[in-house]
Amino acid sequence: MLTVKDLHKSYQVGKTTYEVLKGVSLSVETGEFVAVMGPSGSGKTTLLNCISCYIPADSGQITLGTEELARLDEDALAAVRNRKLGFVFQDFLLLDGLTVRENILLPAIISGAVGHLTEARADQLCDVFGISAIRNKYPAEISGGEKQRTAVARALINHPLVILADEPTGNLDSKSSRAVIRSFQQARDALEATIFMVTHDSYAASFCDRVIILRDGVVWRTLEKGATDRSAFQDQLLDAIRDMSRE
Ligand SMILES: Nc1ncnc2c1ncn2[C@@H]1O[C@H](COP(=O)(O)OP(=O)(O)OP(=O)(O)O)[C@@H](O)[C@H]1O
Repeated sequence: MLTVKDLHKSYQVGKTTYEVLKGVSLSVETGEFVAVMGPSGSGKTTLLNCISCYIPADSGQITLGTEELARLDEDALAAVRNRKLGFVFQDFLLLDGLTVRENILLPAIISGAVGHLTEARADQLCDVFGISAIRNKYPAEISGGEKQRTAVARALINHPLVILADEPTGNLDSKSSRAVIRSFQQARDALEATIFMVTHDSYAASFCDRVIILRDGVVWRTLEKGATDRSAFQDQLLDAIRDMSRE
C-alpha cells in the first residue's frame, strides 16, 4: 500500500546542509494502523511531509498504491493529495462557516467529485462515527469529541488509500485522545482504512497494530502489537524509548 525505500532528505540552512532523513525504509499494509514515534528532531514530520507530497525528498522512493511519487509532476501530486490521501491535523481545522456534513464533503467538493454517491458516503461516515444527529450543526455548536470524529470522517470522504495524521492527540486530554483513537479503529475495522500517525503519545500509539520508532533519521526499531494487551504494549513502547536514550 505505502512503501518508503531508502528515503533521504536534507535541509540547507545558510551554507550548512543538515541531513534529516538518512535512509528511511518502511511499509504499511492496507487496513493497518501504524504509528511513528521518536525523539524531537528525529525526522517524523519531515517523513510525513515527504509522504504527503508537501516537500520533495532528495532520493529514495515513496510508492502509494501503484504510483511512485517522485515520478509525478505538480498536478499529479496535487491529485494524489486530494484523492489518495486523507489528512487529520492536531487542531482538526474544521471550517466554522460550514456544517458538519459540509465539512465532511469539503475534500470531495475540492476534487470536483460531489454527487449522489459522495453524499451517500458522507451519510455513511456520519453513521459510522455516530454524528448523524449533529450533521447539520456548525462546529461552534458541537463538542470537542464530535469535532474530532468529523475531522476523521472528512479525511475518509474521498476513499483515500492512507490517512496521514500528525499528532492528532497532541492537544487533547486522555478522554478526547481515546475518542480520536477509537475513530481510527472504527475507520480501520468498518472501512478497512489504513492509518499512518505521527505521535509522541505512547498511550495513543499503544492502540496501533505496529509502532515504528525513528532515531536520528533512520528506523531504529519496529514493535508489533500482535496479541499483546494494550497496556503491556504501552509498557514495551516506554521500555524501548528508555533503551534508546541509554544507547
Ligand atoms: N524547513 C526546515 N529547514 C531547516 N531545518 C528544518 C526544517 N524543517 C525541519 N528542520 C530540522 O530538521 C530536523 C527534523 O525535524 P522534524 O520536524 O522532521 O522532526 P520531528 O521528529 O518531527 O520533531 P518533533 O517531534 O519536535 O516535531 C530538526 O532538527 C529540525 O530543526
